[in-house]
Amino acid sequence: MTDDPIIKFDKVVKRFGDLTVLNKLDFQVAKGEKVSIIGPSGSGKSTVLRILMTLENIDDGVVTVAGEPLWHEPEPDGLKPASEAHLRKMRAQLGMVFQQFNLFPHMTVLRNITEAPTKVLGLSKQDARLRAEELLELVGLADQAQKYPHQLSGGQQQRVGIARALAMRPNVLLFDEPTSALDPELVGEVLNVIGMLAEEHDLTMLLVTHEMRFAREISDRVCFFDRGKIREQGTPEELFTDPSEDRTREFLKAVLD
Ligand SMILES: Nc1ncnc2c1ncn2[C@@H]1O[C@H](COP(=O)(O)OP(=O)(O)OP(=O)(O)O)[C@@H](O)[C@H]1O
Repeated sequence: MTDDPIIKFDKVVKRFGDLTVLNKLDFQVAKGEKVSIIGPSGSGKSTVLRILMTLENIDDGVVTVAGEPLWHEPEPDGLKPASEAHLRKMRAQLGMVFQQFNLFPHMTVLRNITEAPTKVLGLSKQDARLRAEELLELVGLADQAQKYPHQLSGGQQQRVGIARALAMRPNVLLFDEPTSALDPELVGEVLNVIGMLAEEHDLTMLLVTHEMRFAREISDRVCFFDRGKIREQGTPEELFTDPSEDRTREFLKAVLD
């Protein structure tokens, strides 16, 4: 881990109509850091990830990824809104694992993983296949390559979702409540895979989660979001055992009891 921020939100404002979801948010993630975002429903956690995936635009402020503005392009007298080509280039640095898996239902597991590397990165079919097979091995699904998503359990589908995101070799992996759509008995297998990635790989990881115990285990830093801002942040130890803000304490009491 280095101190260079790979992700930086600088006074970012995001509104939906009259609702201000991000309120001059300042937020940074260092290269290699594993950061969890926790907080009440509607506090803007998923919006942060959706902005990074270029699924939502911003209303004010600047987001940079690896030192380059995400939603803007520099021009001599300042920044102008980014072109589609710029967004595409920037988006390639990030991978996302969605709450609802979002696999292509009509494609096999293997094809779900090889599709973007061949179409977007221009990998040969053979190289994409080798990469997919390695990743399926990594997430414990080497024997499921020829199945279709509906033939898999939710936990297996989510592990394919993780393999698919990794196949693009992103610099940053984003997880949006990756276990919240799963039956309780399937949560563990997905958390195990994410935990293994956090421990054994130099990836930068940003995780929105309701799994407090997991956030505590895998994170270098935990951020408590409240009404579109970081109310408090620190190491898991600091935040979970000795929060300094009443609001954090109330939230943790409500979710941990
Ligand atoms: N496309 C949209 N149009 C209008 N409002 C939206 C849109 N997307 C999100 N919102 C609203 O913005 C607020 C923040 O949403 P966001 O999904 O970031 O919250 P969250 O902290 O991730 O919540 P949760 O834990 O429930 O997923 C919510 O009030 C939500 O209803």
